[in-house]
Amino acid sequence: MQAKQVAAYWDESPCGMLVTDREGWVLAVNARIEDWLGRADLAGTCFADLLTPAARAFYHWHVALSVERHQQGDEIQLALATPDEQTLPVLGGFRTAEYLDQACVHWSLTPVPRRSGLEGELIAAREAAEAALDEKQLAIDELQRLQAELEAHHQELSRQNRHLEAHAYSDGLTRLKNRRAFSEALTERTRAGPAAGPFALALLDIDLFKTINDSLGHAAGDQVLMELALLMQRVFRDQDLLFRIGGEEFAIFLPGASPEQALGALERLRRAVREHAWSVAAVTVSAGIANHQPGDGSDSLYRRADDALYAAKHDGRDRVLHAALLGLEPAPTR
Ligand SMILES: Nc1nc2c(ncn2[C@@H]2O[C@H](COP(=O)(O)OP(=O)(O)OP(=O)(O)O)[C@@H](O)[C@H]2O)c(=O)[nH]1
Repeated sequence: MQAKQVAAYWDESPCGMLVTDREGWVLAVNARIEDWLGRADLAGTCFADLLTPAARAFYHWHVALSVERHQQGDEIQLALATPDEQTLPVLGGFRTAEYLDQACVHWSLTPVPRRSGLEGELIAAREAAEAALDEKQLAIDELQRLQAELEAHHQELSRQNRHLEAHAYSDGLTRLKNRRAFSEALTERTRAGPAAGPFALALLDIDLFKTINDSLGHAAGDQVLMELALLMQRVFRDQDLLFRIGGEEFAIFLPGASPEQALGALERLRRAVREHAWSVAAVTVSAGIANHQPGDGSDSLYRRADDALYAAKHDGRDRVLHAALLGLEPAPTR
């Protein structure tokens, strides 16, 4: 190989090559190292001065000793300090040799950017994965918050619906069920037919209520209505359903009640009304009762109860009459 070819090989080598004396003073470097370090005046400098501070300490404490004791060394991890204050990690190897009668050390330095690059990529990938996890967790938290909000809205809506529904079926003055609730319950109950068991319908009306209104005023009349509702709630059983179906008109469903039992219950109320210590004026009530018959629709059942009420009024008020006693339905068998 010609000297020129050797020189070309020396400069074009992908490795950084340099020659130092035994003390570490640089005798020659190839173009690769000049490129990395951005300077061409390296001959005469100390090899250790080309390294990063950490690599320099490692060189002094370990590598220089190894050079002193051994003829060769490999896989030495060093790092060159490049002019842009970056670090160029290299893997170094050395051979000691004679050069122009001088003991020299031949160094080859191979950059290991791929490794640090890979580490960087791994770190970046890990950070990206962690960020994605954080984002996912945030999205899950947000989803859970929205779900809780939706659930709260749903519950509030259900509460408002229940309230509205209760309102739609309730009489504002007495808090009894209203006429709408009565119509629906009557239709439903008569549709169920005799299979649902016996039941009685009573219609109740305050006697001469107009005179209370006229003489004591509408507020006094309202007071009577409220007191009567409370009295009804005390007298009837829990399973009996109480409705205010008009101004001073009430209806009572008595499930499971025979004509005698229904009559007995309404008589108890009539007496309670007479005996009650009314806050505004003494009051009496009249009532008509009908018991559900096979084939009864809501109209026919209502009509018989209403006829019985009319008869009770006509009979002098403050009384309870059953449709059976008027011959409007079969007399109960004992
Ligand atoms: N205070 C009050 N009065 C009402 C209400 N609704 C209806 N009324 C009154 O109830 C009275 C009903 O009178 P009438 O239908 O003549 O019946 P009555 O005076 O009870 O006579 P009889 O039923 O025949 O015993 C009227 O004066 C209505 O104005 C209400 O919500 N409050």
